[in-house]
Amino acid sequence: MSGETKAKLILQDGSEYIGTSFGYQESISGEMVFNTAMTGYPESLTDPSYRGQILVSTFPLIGNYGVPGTLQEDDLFRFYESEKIQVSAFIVSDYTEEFSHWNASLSLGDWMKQHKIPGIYGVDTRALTKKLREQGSMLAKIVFEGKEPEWKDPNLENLVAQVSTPEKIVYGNGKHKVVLLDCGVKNNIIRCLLKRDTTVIRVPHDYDFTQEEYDGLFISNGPGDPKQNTKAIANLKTVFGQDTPIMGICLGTQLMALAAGADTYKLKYGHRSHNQPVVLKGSKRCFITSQNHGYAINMDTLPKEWEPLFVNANDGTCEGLKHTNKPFFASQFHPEASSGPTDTEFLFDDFIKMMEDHKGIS
Ligand SMILES: NC(=O)CC[C@H](N)C(=O)O
Repeated sequence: MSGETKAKLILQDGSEYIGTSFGYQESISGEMVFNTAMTGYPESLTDPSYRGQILVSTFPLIGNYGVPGTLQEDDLFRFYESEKIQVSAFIVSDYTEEFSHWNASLSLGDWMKQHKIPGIYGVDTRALTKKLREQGSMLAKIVFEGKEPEWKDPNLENLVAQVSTPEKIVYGNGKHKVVLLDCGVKNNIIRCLLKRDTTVIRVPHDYDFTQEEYDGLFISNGPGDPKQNTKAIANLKTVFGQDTPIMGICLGTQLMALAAGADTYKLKYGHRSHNQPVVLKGSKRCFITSQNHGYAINMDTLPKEWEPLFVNANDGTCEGLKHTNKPFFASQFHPEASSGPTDTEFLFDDFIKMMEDHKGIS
């Protein structure tokens, strides 16, 4: 094809690949991670937990169902997980500019150009993924002619501050008042709460919620190293002294673990897919879950009043936590899915039930 622009992908281990641009043309650096989901690129690309990361899709053909438009519902984009593309770049094996889907409004390439996000195709994504699985996550650069950026490790930055709401926003008018600590919340978490008769008060990541009155506290997902979030961890320590229900998802789970006194560590290459099996502790029930995380909780460091709630059936890592006698629990996976299987959405019902029980007894 004439008019094609090539770009170089350079990995931290010195290896180089040549791809063809289908997005915005700008040289960037970030942490390269892979996702094995077969669908859901609009949701993944707008998930704030991917902030600073160069995403590789192992599914070989991307772009064929285009990208949905900016329809709003409950003051949120109905088909996106946040208001913009959050990844630093997207790498795919084969890209198609031609698309067909009932709610598509533009091509993936045009959307990425609008949001100034580079994308390359024609790269052996299978080889890249095998390399990440063997050597672990690594930094990478996408370089367009002439301009080579510095290496950038996003995990050294406070990424949560970049994606959290700058001000308080209230959604809905339901009977359960939920304060949502926004560390980079996915829209579908808010939708899942609103569906269940809640008023959601979304507050910034460093907001002092310790003096607020609410029926339940929700700690969201978010990007980067959980240990960067010192204010949120300190505030959680304070509310652990009370017994108002708390639910966390992904980064929220890690923050609750850190506040409880446990430790987190970086996984070799993380869990990013739609088919992560998690077993409910004390049972043989296995749920298939949607995941996107690079860090994990060291279960051996949990204090005695906390226990694992789910464990990953592939690698035995911690997939959730619960307090032994207070209504505090969290999942490392995404019960709100979006994209991915919705089998664990009942965890939101459990949270509502905890709030009802708590109000009933207080
Ligand atoms: N989805 C998330 O909340 C991710 C949490 C954290 N940033 C991690 O990578 O482990």
